[in-house]
Parts: sequence; C-alpha cells; structure tokens
Amino acid sequence: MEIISEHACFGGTQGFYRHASAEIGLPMRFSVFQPPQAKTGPVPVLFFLAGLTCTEETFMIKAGAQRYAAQHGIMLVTPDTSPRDTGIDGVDASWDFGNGAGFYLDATQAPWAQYFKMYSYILHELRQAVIQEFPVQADNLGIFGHSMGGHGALVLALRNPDVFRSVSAFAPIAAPSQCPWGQKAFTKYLGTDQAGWRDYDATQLMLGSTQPFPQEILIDQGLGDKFLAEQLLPERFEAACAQAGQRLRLRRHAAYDHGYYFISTLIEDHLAFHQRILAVVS
Ligand SMILES: N[C@@H](CCC(=O)N[C@@H](CS)C(=O)NCC(=O)O)C(=O)O
Repeated sequence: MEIISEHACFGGTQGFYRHASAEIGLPMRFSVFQPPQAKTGPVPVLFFLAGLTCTEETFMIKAGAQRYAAQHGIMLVTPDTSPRDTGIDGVDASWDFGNGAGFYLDATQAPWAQYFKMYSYILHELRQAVIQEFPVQADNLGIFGHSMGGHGALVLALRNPDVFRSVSAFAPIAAPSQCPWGQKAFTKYLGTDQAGWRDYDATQLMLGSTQPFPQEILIDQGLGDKFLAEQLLPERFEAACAQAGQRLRLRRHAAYDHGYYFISTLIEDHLAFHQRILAVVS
C-alpha cells in the first residue's frame, strides 16, 4: 500500500492511499480517517460509498464526518467510485456511466467486465486491505453511502448481513432497475437480461428476501432534490420494506437538495446511528 498523503485531523489521521488491485487489475485509490482511538486499540470501521462523479476524496473533504468519527472512535473508509485509466473506448463519454460511475457492481459485459468489479473489490479486497493495514475490529463493520453509493451500500449490506452490521444512506438510487441512471448502467454493465439486475437492486433484493436485515435501515432524503422523482424512488424501497417486514427509518426533509450541504447537515445523525449498532459487540 502506497501512502499518497497523510494529515493530522481531529486528533487522528486523514490519509489517502493507493494499492494494486487484483480484482480490478489496476491500481485503486482510497481514503481512510483513523480516529484518535485507533492509536490505542482496534476500532469499528464504517465504509462510505460516494455518488456519481465523485472520487475517494469527495466525502472526506465535503461531509465533515471526521469530527463525529473522532468522537465515536469509528474509522472511515471511502473507495474511489470506479476503476481509472482503463483505456476503454467511451469510458469518459458521460458523467453517469464509466469513469466515476462504477455502480458498485461486477460487470459481466465486454468491454466493462475486464475492470469494472467494484462489488468484489470492496467486499473482498478493500475490506481485507483495511483489516491488514489498519487497527480495526475486523468483524465490526458498517456501510453507508450517497446516491449511487447509497445504492451500493444497501446492496452490499442486504447481500452480506454477516459482513456489514449496520447500513444507512443519503438519497440512494433505491430502485435502479426502474430509473434512467440504473437502466443505462445495468444495460451496459450487466446486459439486457433483467434477471441479472436483481442482485444489484435494493428494492428487488428486499422484495425477494427471506429474512430482513437484522438492524433498522436509516435513509435520509431531501425533498428539494431534483433527482428524487425520476432517479431515486425511495418510496419503492419503502413499500418493499413494508412488504418484507424490514425496519426502515426513511426521513424526508423539506428543501434539501442532492448535494453535500444535505449530507453535512445530517452526517452527525448517521455517525450516531452506526455507533449505536457498532458499539454493541456481538
Ligand atoms: N453532474 C450532475 C450532478 C452529479 C451529482 O449530483 N453527483 C452527486 C452524486 S450523484 C455528487 O455528490 N456530486 C459531487 C459533489 O456534489 O461534490 C449534474 O450536472 O446534474
């Protein structure tokens, strides 16, 4: 693991790193905030997955999460949002697909399948790298995210409740098979057969689940979010949770838009939400 930079921050360390990824087949960058408590013993880890057009830096710069992670003694880890420098034709053609838009899935379609393996990268390789390189409680992990990353967090947690003990999201793409962002990405990454989309759709996963996620799920959504009605569809996930008997706290906030001013307003709540679950060691 190569250190790109490290900075003292709220008594802990904000770091940016690069490592060779076998899953992706290229170097990947990620960021870690180590709270001060990590100097004296292993701490829980909270993964944050960012949205379209973001990098491993965006959340760490804009959300203001470190203050609360330092109070609670939680490590924060944010991957990049896609492989970089793949050289694939058209990878940079649009902001909602390709670079900065990996959708936290394992692509099956050429030419994307060669590199776009963000699901396996996060679940296996990044998780192992963090466990190996930082003082963490390996069995005490939570995950959250924003927009495309809210979709990724819900999918990773619902499919791996033995790995992620807590999950929350800001303005997630909650039913990607039913919205233009998701349909565009899934068609290109996963193909036209929608049977292959189900495993990457939180609403479909919830409808098909045999048992609920063990903990309540927290979702915050701004009502001034221009993507709400067409792209995010939290009401579909809400209905699926009601049908599946899943505890969900979906809070709707007047006026807030899709950006990081919304996230920074509610980040304290999300850190406290994860802390309440992660503090109870199973
Ligand atoms: N580029 C898009 C917006 C993309 C966007 O809102 N991205 C969200 C995630 S889905 C984000 O977090 N952007 C980075 C930022 O706000 O700093 C547009 O022009 O409407």
